[in-house]
Amino acid sequence: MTNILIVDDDREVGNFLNYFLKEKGLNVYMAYSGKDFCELFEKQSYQLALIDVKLPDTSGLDILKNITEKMPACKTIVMTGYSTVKVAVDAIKLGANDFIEKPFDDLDALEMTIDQLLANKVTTAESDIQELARTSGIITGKSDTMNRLLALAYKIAPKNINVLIEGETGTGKELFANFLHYASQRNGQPFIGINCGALSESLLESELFGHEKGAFTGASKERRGVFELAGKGTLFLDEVGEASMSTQVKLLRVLETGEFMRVGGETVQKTNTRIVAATHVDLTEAVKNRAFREDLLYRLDVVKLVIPPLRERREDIPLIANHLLNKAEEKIQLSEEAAELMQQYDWPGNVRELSNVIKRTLTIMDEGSSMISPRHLPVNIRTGKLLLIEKAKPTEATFEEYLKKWTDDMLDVWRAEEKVEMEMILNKVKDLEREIGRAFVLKVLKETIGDRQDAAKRLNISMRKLRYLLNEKGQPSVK
Ligand SMILES: Nc1ncnc2c1ncn2[C@@H]1O[C@H](COP(=O)(O)OP(=O)(O)OP(=O)(O)O)[C@@H](O)[C@H]1O
Repeated sequence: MTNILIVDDDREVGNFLNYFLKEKGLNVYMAYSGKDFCELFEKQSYQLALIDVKLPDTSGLDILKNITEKMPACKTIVMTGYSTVKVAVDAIKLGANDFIEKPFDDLDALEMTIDQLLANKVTTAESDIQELARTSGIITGKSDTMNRLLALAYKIAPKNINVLIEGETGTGKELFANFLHYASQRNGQPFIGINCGALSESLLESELFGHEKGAFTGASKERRGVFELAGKGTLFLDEVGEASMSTQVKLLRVLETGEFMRVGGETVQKTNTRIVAATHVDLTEAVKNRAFREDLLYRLDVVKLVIPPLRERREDIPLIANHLLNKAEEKIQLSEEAAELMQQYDWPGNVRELSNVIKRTLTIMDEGSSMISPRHLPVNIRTGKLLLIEKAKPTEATFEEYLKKWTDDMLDVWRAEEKVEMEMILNKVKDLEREIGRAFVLKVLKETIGDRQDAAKRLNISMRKLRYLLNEKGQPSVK
């Protein structure tokens, strides 16, 4: 028998869920407070818990933590009102499987969520997320932060809430907005993006809300704005922090009432467009500096997705670079050394910069060459690595010091009167061999600006031997 636990102090909601779930043949248990929950939780195991975030004697999030820690197989759904949607996002981060908004206006969706969780369809969701990410153009591999972010975006996408995407320039904010659109029920409707920083105030307002004929000089015909064009789809407001104060007031009105008027118009129009806004600046700071309206930020930032810069997910760099390369020129590959240099670099312009570097590199490749090697990369990327080699490379003074210390130690052993351990002496000789090998490789790598193939050629050794001499496992700094 499937046991369901409902934790909600609102008896009407409780009764409704009780009836709804019993009709489905499920065993339902009701807790109206934290105290009730503790008693019921001790008694038996549950397959699903529906938890209200606001309870009279405890917080729904504490109950959630309790369940995820002590009964990890129990699926969890958090229930929120509009004012507590932000808490729901925290709940997802804490491990809740989903959240639903009260009042429940879409019972089919609620039933589907419950059925899927009870059928353990989590793996379907994972492959769905990967598929949607690919459709939206987002390439990601092992980066935990990105995968968690995609999972969170996937869960909030079908909900009727606005999302704010924060991230440095070129991190893929627009791709995430696309992902949210594709993952929502709005995916059959238009997705329209508009950059609030690229247009003058009057042009932006006319683009957003449309205008009537004769509204301003040059308005020879009436024109629909993106709110009308997007309809029930998604509107992506890029660089929303750049909108003027007057435009911010108009945006706030749409968000509060769902109403707007065309420029020069007198008829109020209704909209049901979902807003996904993006910014590369910290809007909380902008509010402090009075450059952005606090009430508008509150409306836009119901859920915030913060996309990490590329340097905080270096494991994704070769993957994205190879993807961009395949798209542009199928036959050319990235050498291991070039990929390593790219991973060391900080990419202030993020994926957009990476994409530009790939494009530029392809234009300077010699005809017939099929491999991007370090010498093809821009000097700033090569020198990023150089700094690391510089740090790892022993100077002549430290090398000399090492040799002297080694000789002194060996002479001490030679002169000592106690019995000699041959094993210890041979280990010291191995140490010397390793240090000398590594020092010479690093010296030559500096001359070849990090090009390992060239360094191996100059030293007349194989690449395998070069890696062995660098003792890479023990020397992460020169990887
Ligand atoms: N994870 C990714 N995988 C593949 N391509 C990506 C990824 N992230 C970003 N890109 C590419 O990088 C470029 C910049 O992405 P996008 O325009 O979405 O960034 P943005 O954060 O919106 O930039 P801006 O703040 O400058 O508007 C695009 O060409 C996009 O296709």
